[in-house]
Amino acid sequence: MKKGIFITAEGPDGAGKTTIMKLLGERLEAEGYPVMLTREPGGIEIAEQIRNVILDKSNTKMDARTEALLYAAARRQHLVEKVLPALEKGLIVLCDRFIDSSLAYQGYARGLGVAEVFSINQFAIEGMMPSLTLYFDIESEAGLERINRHKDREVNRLDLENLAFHQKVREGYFQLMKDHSDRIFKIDASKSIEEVYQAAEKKVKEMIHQAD
Ligand SMILES: Nc1ncnc2c1ncn2[C@@H]1O[C@H](COP(=O)(O)OP(=O)(O)OP(=O)(O)O)[C@@H](O)[C@H]1O
Ligand SMILES: Cc1cn([C@H]2C[C@H](O)[C@@H](COP(=O)(O)O)O2)c(=O)[nH]c1=O
Repeated sequence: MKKGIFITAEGPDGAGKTTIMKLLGERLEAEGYPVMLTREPGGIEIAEQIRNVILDKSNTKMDARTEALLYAAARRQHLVEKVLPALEKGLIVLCDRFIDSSLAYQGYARGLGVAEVFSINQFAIEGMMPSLTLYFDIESEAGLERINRHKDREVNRLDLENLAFHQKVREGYFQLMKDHSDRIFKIDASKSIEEVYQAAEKKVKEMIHQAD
């Protein structure tokens, strides 16, 4: 049986990943593509419970390694319970964040080390990397401004980190793009939603037809 395609979205907070992945899910499905949209941390009950612990604003004592391990644990459960079965069924899995978030946020910005964080994640994912990663790039100030403009969105523990932390996250993604230029595709997320969407759709369709 033909296997599915694993595509992830990455980027700093407020880049617009969720908006664009949702649109991709809706529009590709309307065109008849077999898609499944999901997110990290979360996407299934156990991982959503872990998400609540990680992102709870009152958990100010959380150690950086504990944080990294919790993201990896949520990732493992989500992968085996939802992503792998969908890929087995031949679906195009669109996942809002995956391992690169841990590498950029915990490995680079928190200073745990990209190689160290990759290593604990390797235990969780057993080599299951995405075929394509869309990296939505935006200046940290602009991303945070978008989030703050929409007060109905949850403000989580990571959102409350200072600007310097968010700038380091972006630097981390730049490093990852250099090291994985074959997999990570950069999109200018400062443009309008429709322009960003068109760039993402073009790349995703190229990947789908390459896999045909
Ligand atoms: N291209 C865009 N131009 C202007 N506003 C945008 C654009 N894309 C998304 N937004 C708005 O910015 C806010 C953040 O978008 P979204 O939740 O999709 O970002 P995100 O990258 O998923 O953020 P996070 O990682 O913090 O959850 C939303 O209110 C959304 O409507
Ligand atoms: C998967 C993952 C996520 N994070 C951070 C990134 C965001 O600040 C939050 C998740 O919130 P979102 O609204 O769903 O984007 O968690 C992280 O630090 N490490 C990770 O592995």
